[in-house]
Amino acid sequence: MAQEPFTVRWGILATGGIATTFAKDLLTNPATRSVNDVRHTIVAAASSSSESRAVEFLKDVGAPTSAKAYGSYHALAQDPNIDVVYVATPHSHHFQNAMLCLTAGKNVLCEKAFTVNAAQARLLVEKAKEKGVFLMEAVWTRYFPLSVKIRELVTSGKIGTVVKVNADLCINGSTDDAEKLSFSDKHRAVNMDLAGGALLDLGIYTLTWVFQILYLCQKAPADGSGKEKPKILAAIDKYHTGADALTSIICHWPKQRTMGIATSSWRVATTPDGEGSPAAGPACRIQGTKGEIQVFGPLYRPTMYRVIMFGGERGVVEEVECPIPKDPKIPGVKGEEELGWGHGMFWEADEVARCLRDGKKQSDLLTWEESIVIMDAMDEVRKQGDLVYPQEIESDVYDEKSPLNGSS
Ligand SMILES: NC(=O)C1=CN([C@@H]2O[C@H](COP(=O)(O)OP(=O)(O)OC[C@H]3O[C@@H](n4cnc5c(N)ncnc54)[C@H](OP(=O)(O)O)[C@@H]3O)[C@@H](O)[C@H]2O)C=CC1
Ligand SMILES: O=C1OC[C@@H](O)[C@H](O)[C@H]1O
Repeated sequence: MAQEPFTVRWGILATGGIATTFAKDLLTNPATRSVNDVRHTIVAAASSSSESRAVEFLKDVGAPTSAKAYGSYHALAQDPNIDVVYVATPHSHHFQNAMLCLTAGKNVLCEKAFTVNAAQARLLVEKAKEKGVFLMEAVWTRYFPLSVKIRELVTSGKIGTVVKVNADLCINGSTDDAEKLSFSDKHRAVNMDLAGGALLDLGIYTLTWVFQILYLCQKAPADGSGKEKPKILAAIDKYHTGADALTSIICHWPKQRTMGIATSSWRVATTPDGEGSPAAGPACRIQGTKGEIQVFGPLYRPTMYRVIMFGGERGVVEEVECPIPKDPKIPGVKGEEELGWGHGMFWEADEVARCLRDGKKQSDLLTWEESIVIMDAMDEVRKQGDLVYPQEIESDVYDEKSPLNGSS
């Protein structure tokens, strides 16, 4: 007899844009993506502004009517029916909010960028270890079947030895006024109080592509000394708010003799003609000694890759479309309701479910160690670019009563 799928009961902390998208993905039928070993339900949501906002959120995403609405993050963290909390606040809040939940003994999936700095990330990991709970940074792209396939191609040696990865993620917020972006200065993209800027918001994805190829796929030495970590060379150009609007990073692994170049900006576009079109060329090039893999679409949600070989097999040998499956029973985005819903965040949720089912405290595809190495790299980029956030959000002192945790 077929086994019942393992069901995860989610609590959603915050009710903004990505919380809505993620929650709707949780409620899609896993069979629409050919998954039948795990499934998800939402048992609670919390808003720092009011209980009524949480009620409205639960209704909007189509959560079961039994789901509880809380007007405080503290109350959510204490709910005994929640298996895992999804933290969906701005970067500035991740450390305090995730710590609130871990301290209460909750498993946590925390949005990217994991924290403001590496010291905060290390403390979250220590707390997860102390409490014996699961913790993962929500870099959804790593769990796309497209990413899994590309990592397989790289480790199989298909394109020879990978020497260089170029990854670009730019979203055009420019206006006719060269000094002004289209966002308000208060928007989390550029607001220093919310740890805004291209690096923490977009650069985390370009670094994800560099790291999932040149670090995750790196063979660890037999002497147990661990994988080589990169040296960082970076340049930052700031917006008038103080946040970075244009950031370039070179990650150099001298012993591997590899480099990753990661660029991100709010002032130009990687895909100027729209998300789905390949006309602008690849957003990521993974260059090996025998060929290369090109990734198309915005690097947080790529939907196509191409394998191009040199020598005997010369030319494009594979072009693979990887559409995001949709659940026809859940209305799609406004104006395209009939197309159904599916954004691609369900794959990371499935990974969380499998880790919880199997008693794992971290994901093999984004370990605590790798999240910290990436945060260390981002600290170094900010150091070289002289980008420091306000003390309240750079602080690594956990305070349950911090304003960042809202009122209790
Ligand atoms: N994986 C992905 O594709 C994406 C990830 N993200 C990440 O998700 C996180 C949230 O982004 P997004 O949903 O776009 O942001 P929003 O501004 O849409 O939502 C953030 C939510 O956080 C809560 N919040 C608490 N305090 C504050 C505050 N001082 N200012 C603003 N919001 C506050 C609010 O919910 P409430 O009042 O109900 O508590 C708010 O709705 C970020 O870390 C971002 O990097 C964002 C977009 C895409
Ligand atoms: O994670 C993200 O991906 C998409 C972007 O639009 C957004 O700013 C960012 O937070």
